[in-house]
Amino acid sequence: MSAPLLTLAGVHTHIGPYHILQGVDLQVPRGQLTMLLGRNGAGKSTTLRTIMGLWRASAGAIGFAGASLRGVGTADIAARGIAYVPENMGIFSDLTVRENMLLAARSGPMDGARLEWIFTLFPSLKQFWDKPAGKLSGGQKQMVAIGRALVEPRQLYMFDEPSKGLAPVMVNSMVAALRALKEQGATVLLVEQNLAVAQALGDSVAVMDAGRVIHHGAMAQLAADADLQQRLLGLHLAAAPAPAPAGEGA
Ligand SMILES: Nc1ncnc2c1ncn2[C@@H]1O[C@H](COP(=O)(O)OP(=O)(O)OP(=O)(O)O)[C@@H](O)[C@H]1O
Repeated sequence: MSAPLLTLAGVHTHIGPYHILQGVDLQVPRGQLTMLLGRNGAGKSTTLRTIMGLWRASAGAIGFAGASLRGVGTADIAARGIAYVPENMGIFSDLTVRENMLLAARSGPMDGARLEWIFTLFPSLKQFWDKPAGKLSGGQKQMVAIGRALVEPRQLYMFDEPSKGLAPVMVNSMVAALRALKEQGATVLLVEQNLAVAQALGDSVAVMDAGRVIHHGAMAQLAADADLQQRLLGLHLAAAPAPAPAGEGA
C-alpha cells in the first residue's frame, strides 16, 4: 500500500487560551474519500483549518505528499495542491459565477474541457454563469464553492460540511458530484454531520471527539454497526434518510 497523502500525528492546536485539538492522529490515503465525522464541537473544522495553516499547530506533525506542512503559510499550502472549501463557502458575492471561477484558476485560463465537466456536475453554474453569486440560493452558492475548488486538478480536496443546510434534492446533487470526483481517483477529506451522506461516499472514516480522533477504519464497517454509530456519534443511520442518486435540483 502506498504512503498516505496526508498524515497528522499528535497535532495540538490552541485558539487563544483554549486547547482545541488535543493530539489528532489522522491518515488520508491517496485516491480515497475519507470522512471526518464527529459531534458538534468535536474539532473537525479546526482540524481542516490547522491543515491549511489558518490555525498554527502548537505541537505534532503534519505531512503532505512527503513534506512537512508545519510552519508553512496558507498560500504555500494551497499552492502545494490542496483545495479547501470552508463551511462558510468562501465565494465572492458581488462577482458573477464566471468571475468566481476565473479567480479560482490560479495557473492560467480555465481549462475548457474541465469546465464542461464541472457543468455536468453542477448545471446551475452554467445556468447562472453571468449572475452575481450572491443572488443564488444557498444550495447554488455551495455548488459554486465546490466548482471553484474543482476548477484545477488538486492533489487533495477538503470540504467542510458541503451538505449543511441544503434541501434533500441539493444534497443528492452534492453526493452525485462528489461521487463523480471520487470516481476520477481524487483524494478527498470530507467533514460531515449527515451520516447517510457519509455512508454514500466514504471509503474510510475517522471519528473525532473532544479534539482527538477516537475511531478510524472502513466507512462500510461503521455504516454496518448501529451500536458503534450510537456510541461514537450519538445517532445512527436508521434515523437518517438515505440520499437517493439523482441529478441536480434547482
Ligand atoms: N475562533 C474560536 N475561538 C474559540 N473557540 C473556538 C473557535 N473556533 C472553534 N472553537 C471551539 O473549538 C471547538 C471545536 O470547534 P470546531 O468548529 O472545530 O468543531 P466541529 O467538530 O467542526 O463542530 P461543528 O460541526 O459544530 O462545526 C469547539 O468547542 C469550538 O467552540
